Amino acid sequence: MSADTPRTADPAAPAHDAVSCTGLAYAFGETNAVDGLDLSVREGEIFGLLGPNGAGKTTAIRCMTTLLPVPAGMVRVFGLDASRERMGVRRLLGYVPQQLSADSGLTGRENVALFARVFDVPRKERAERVAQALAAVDLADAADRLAKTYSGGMVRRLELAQALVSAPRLLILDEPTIGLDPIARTGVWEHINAVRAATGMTVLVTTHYMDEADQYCDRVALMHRGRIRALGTPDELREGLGERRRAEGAAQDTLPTLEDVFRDVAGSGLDDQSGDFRDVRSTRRTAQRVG
Ligand SMILES: Nc1ncnc2c1ncn2[C@@H]1O[C@H](COP(=O)(O)OP(=O)(O)OP(=O)(O)O)[C@@H](O)[C@H]1O
Repeated sequence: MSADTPRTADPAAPAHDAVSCTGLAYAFGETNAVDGLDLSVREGEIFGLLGPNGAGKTTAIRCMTTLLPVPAGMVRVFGLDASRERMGVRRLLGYVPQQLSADSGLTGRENVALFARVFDVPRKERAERVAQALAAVDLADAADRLAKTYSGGMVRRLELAQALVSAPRLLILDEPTIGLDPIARTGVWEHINAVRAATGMTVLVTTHYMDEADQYCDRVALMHRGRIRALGTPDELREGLGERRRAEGAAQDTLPTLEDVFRDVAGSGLDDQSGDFRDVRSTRRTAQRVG
């Protein structure tokens, strides 16, 4: 197509990306936590934002959720400007932060009901929507137990139910499986997947776990020192590195992993102040019971 050929809009294409960041920058004093981030999350996909400690993932997400201002660049959520239309953006999304957000002294049902009230779920629909959200994460049988009796995996699923009760178009999860054992991690992902399949909701998730991203995300972005260093489907990224290595004549018995891809794009910088993928210094301890 020549530069002059008029483009016809694809009627099947969504009008807006779920999230679009252009030149997003955010600094804490001298620290450029996010440093010119360009990123688009397409409607309906599970998108993984990966990176080591301190890469800037949480800061970027907090700008997208309007919890932090957007001092430089632009953030749009389904076309709404996160700086100017904060309430509109908030209504479109469910957010599960890294920090525990469930109240240990309330039952699972009461915790979800609280979110239903805060997010203005109509009073008449509330009981049913709360029950649906709990059932979607397999907590119907435990709904009337205090959250402090839940295991770490159950707490994480409860937080997922809290975020789902308002039927968000975009679900943002900040390290949803950190601190969980492998079985609980799989459980959280299976519930995310099932809800996405049932609702078509877009999911943006941050994680240190490259294996999870490889298995569950449609596309991933590798973030390092405030910027995106690589972007694509997990297969594209792994095959791209494999091809490059073959072209360079490097011997390889197996296809590179996503971790190999990240080491390749971020280089030795990964091993200094940024920490390693699994160097989880986060104070959050989901594996422990709340309370
Ligand atoms: N409230 C704050 N005050 C000062 N510096 C901060 C603050 N929050 C984050 N930073 C710094 O900003 C940079 C990016 O941090 P951020 O938490 O966004 O990274 P991250 O990729 O989410 O890391 P993690 O995986 O450990 O959660 C880091 O250098 C961090 O030390």
